[in-house]
Amino acid sequence: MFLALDGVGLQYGQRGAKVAAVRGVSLGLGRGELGVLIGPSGCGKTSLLRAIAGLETLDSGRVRLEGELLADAASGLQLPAEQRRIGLVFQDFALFPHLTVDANIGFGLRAHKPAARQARIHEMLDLVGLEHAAKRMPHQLSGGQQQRVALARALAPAPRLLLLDEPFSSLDVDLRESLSQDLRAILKASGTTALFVTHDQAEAFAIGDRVGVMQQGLLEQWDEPYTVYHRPATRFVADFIGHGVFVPGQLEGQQVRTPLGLLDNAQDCPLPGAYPGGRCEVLLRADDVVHDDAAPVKACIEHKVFRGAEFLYTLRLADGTRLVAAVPSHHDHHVGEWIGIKAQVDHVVTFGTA
Ligand SMILES: Nc1ncnc2c1ncn2[C@@H]1O[C@H](COP(=O)(O)OP(=O)(O)OP(=O)(O)O)[C@@H](O)[C@H]1O
Repeated sequence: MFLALDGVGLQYGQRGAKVAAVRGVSLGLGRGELGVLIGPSGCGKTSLLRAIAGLETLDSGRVRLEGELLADAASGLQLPAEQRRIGLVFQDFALFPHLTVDANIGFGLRAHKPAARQARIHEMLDLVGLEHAAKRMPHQLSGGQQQRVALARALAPAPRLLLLDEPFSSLDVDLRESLSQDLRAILKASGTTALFVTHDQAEAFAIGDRVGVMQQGLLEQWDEPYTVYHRPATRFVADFIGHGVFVPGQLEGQQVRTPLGLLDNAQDCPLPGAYPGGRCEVLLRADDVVHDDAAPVKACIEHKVFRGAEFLYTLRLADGTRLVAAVPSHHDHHVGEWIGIKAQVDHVVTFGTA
């Protein structure tokens, strides 16, 4: 693996005690791959990036880049940050306010000869689509343009790895969405290997070749986005990603009995013997529950949220089971109404009862 973390642990000293911020994290990223870490506030995402960058010392484990050992807790090896050739883009991207865009981008290239430096600056301006803004000052740029300059500045010295910590968090939602697609295109075009931290699931799925979900310092899953969504490895990941609920289930061979009837496609679930009496909990995401007037199962709408293309309905079955359903917004039913629903689940996900 191009980037390989093996059992990385990191602790902070707090009032004499040690508090673990990262616990035994192992992950791999291939050359040119984009990894994204997501998880609730305080789960250790930033700490993990800082450990890779060399800004924190490991308490356990090893970090390797291109086979080179950057840090090893056992031997005490800690390559200084400036020798790792790792680029950083942080939330407060802080361009130098008194320097033009091209001077900002060229800042890390002072060791280059002038002609090579100019050529690289132009290459980077072209990459981020800002050739026309080379002589502008940062305050003359929009937030999104400033963030592109920050990206160009970080990429200019050709880092082996780029670490990005919530770079879009100060931008509005529409801009974030278009920038995350641009970011992926720019990083892919330049063949950059990068690890990106975000709170935003849509951003994680739009950018990542691999997505990691962290909780309380642990990496709960590290997989392709499709797998993280459809085959969550733990109950936490299932709960954290997407909108869903757990309903009681009973495994019967390759089927699971649920309050919405028998579900097929349970062949990837643990065998019924994995749960006492086959009793389990089944993840039903909002997109697994489909509105169908002809369906025999009826549910009462308790709450609804308009999301443009769809409504997110919170539903209650006659037996009290609660569900969520994403329903196309031309089906505008009112709260208190009973509607027909059925389950349409491609990948059945079950866990033991909590
Ligand atoms: N310098 C520090 N000293 C002591 N504790 C710290 C320090 N930095 C972070 N922590 C603690 O370590 C844990 C992980 O913090 P970290 O910033 O890595 O989380 P995060 O997932 O990036 O959070 P957020 O999404 O809110 O930025 C938290 O409990 C935090 O309070």
